[in-house]
Amino acid sequence: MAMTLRSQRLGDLLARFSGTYSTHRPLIQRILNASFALYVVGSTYHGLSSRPSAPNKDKGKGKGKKDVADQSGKPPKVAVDALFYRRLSHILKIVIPGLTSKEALLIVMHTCLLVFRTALSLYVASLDGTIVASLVRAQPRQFFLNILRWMLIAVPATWTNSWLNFIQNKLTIAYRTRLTNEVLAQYLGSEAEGPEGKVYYKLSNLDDRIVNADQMITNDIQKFSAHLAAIYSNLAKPVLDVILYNYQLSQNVGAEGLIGLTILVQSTAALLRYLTPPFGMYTAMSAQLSGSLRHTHSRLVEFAEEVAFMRGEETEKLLLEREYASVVKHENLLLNRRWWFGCIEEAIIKWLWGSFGLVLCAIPVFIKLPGTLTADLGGRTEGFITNRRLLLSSSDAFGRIMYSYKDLSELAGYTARVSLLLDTMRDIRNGKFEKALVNSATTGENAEILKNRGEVIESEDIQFENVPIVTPNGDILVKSLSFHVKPGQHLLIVGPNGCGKSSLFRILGGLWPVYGGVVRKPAASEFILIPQRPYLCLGTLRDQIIYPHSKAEMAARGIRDADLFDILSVVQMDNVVEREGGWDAAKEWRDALSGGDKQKIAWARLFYHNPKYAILDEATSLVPQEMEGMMMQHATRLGITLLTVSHRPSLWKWHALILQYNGTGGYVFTKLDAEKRLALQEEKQTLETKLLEVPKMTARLAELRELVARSK
Ligand SMILES: Nc1ncnc2c1ncn2[C@@H]1O[C@H](COP(=O)(O)OP(=O)(O)OP(=O)(O)O)[C@@H](O)[C@H]1O
Repeated sequence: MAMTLRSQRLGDLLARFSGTYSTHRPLIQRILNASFALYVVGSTYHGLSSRPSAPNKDKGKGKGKKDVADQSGKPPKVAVDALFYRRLSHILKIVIPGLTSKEALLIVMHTCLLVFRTALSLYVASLDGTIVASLVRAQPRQFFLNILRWMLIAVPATWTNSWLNFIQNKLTIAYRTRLTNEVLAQYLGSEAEGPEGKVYYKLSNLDDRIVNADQMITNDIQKFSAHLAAIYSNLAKPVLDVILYNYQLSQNVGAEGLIGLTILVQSTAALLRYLTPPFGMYTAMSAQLSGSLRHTHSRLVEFAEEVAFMRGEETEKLLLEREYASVVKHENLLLNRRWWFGCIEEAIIKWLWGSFGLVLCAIPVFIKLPGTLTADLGGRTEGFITNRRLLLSSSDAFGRIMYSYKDLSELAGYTARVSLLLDTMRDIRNGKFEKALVNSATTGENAEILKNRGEVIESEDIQFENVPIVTPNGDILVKSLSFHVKPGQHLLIVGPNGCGKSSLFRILGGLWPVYGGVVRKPAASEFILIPQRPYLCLGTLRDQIIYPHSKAEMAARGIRDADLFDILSVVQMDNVVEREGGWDAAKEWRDALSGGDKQKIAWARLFYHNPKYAILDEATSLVPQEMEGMMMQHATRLGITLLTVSHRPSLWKWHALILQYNGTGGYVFTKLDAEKRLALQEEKQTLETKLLEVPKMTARLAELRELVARSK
């Protein structure tokens, strides 16, 4: 009796609840829909928002680091974390400089088109349902009318898709151009910036963080731009789609079912996210390894002749094979991870979620939803087809949000590479270098020297006052160097190999930092360097002589081709104009000219620019002595002061001063009396030759003594 009473009361309660629920269902539906929209936006934001970085994540700047690898050789973790968002927002300011920029405009156009496409898809879903319903109801007029609508909708649909593609690619190019311009401006700097620039030199010589800047500037920036342009449509569009499709779906099947489906989908999505391999780190690693392989190949191309003469093919092949093996090993690992992840991804997204969806579509067929009318067969079919299409589109959009996590981690990989390049260049411009130092540089007096910075003052003369000469890895070649050269006083610099002769020029040219003392020198534009292997640029024969001037700059200086011809006659190279096909002949001059010819062209360049000072680093080693004399004489006549490193005694007579290193950190700076020095050198050589005879003479003397003793 009591039992029946209780079950009756329960029944009443349920009936009252269902009544209240039916009355308030429209409001409940609205609340559920709004919560759903908030949930999609919130969960996407949460998924993409920062997770704390691992403790050592930002230490991609440690000593001796190569690109993004850390000291243990392992790549640092690249994740979609706070560090990634910091880096990305910094780069975004470069690629989208303002709300009125071209890029911002493209994004607005892209957004409008994305919304338009979603609206079209919603219309197509309901049209699909109506077409099938008219088939089931056997209404031919209705059917053909709907087919006509279907064909008409194809026009804006295809137009929108092409435009979306077009604008996304335009955005890629625009981002790439902005980033490339920014990087090149910092990498090559403008001439006005003087020695603070020259980042391209310092990046490879004074810093260890980046080994292949070329790969980063060309490949990584391009990949970053493409990923950034794609991520917007891969993320914004699906989020919008999921909300709109699901709203529409909830109108048809009820928000309750949709919420149930979402709970199921989200729990499996969490599992999928948990299983996602660290694709961002793999991307950064791939870029680094392929950069390394390309670098090894380009070294072989650059030093092909040297390798050929040394018969170094086997060693080079081993090096290339080693680099290639690392690339392949990594690509295989990536392929394996992608394979099994692809299986899990498809099983969950396509099949599991697909079956959840079919169940959802069946709700209005099997369950009569409060507030809806009972439909006939055609109506049920129409509802099913429309819902199925909406659901497919919605699950496709949701899948794309899921995929976008993968895209986002790949973007994180490229962001890490691009921001490493930008950060390193910024540090270099601020005089901050990171390089593996020699042991002595980290302790005691040497460490003290490295902490200081010297003063550079512009002046007519060249004067060093207590300036230490320090290599980029902290090796101190000379503790304190002082000398003074006035215009017109040619200086000869001599000393054993590796003692720091060329390093002095690097300080003069502003390539190496001044760690102490005072350097007085004219502006860098007053110097020209002629190294032993002069640089020949891409371009015409004329460009080789006037480099780095352009033809217009040459004309502005009032110099004509005939003047260049006269300059070439000084170095006896005038025949090259006809031989190589005229001033406008363009070729790889590095291969077209011999070593001596290259040195002569560099001398012609010196005469064309006619600077105050010329730095000659073994610049006449490949030309005959009489030619060398003529070139020195002509430079002196033009008023160029020469700073010469050479082992040739024939050059002594041209110089007034000598800076002689002893190779153990000491040096002598004095006037050079070439005649006296030559006489001393001659006497020294005669004595050395005589001394070489001594052991022979001693042996012969011993022999003679024995013979004499025996004959007694
Ligand atoms: N970019 C660099 N990074 C680290 N060390 C360097 C760098 N460039 C040169 N050095 C080191 O600086 C030292 C001096 O080099 P430098 O070129 O001044 O010698 P040099 O006296 O001109 O010798 P040589 O007569 O053989 O040309 C060498 O030990 C060299 O290894």
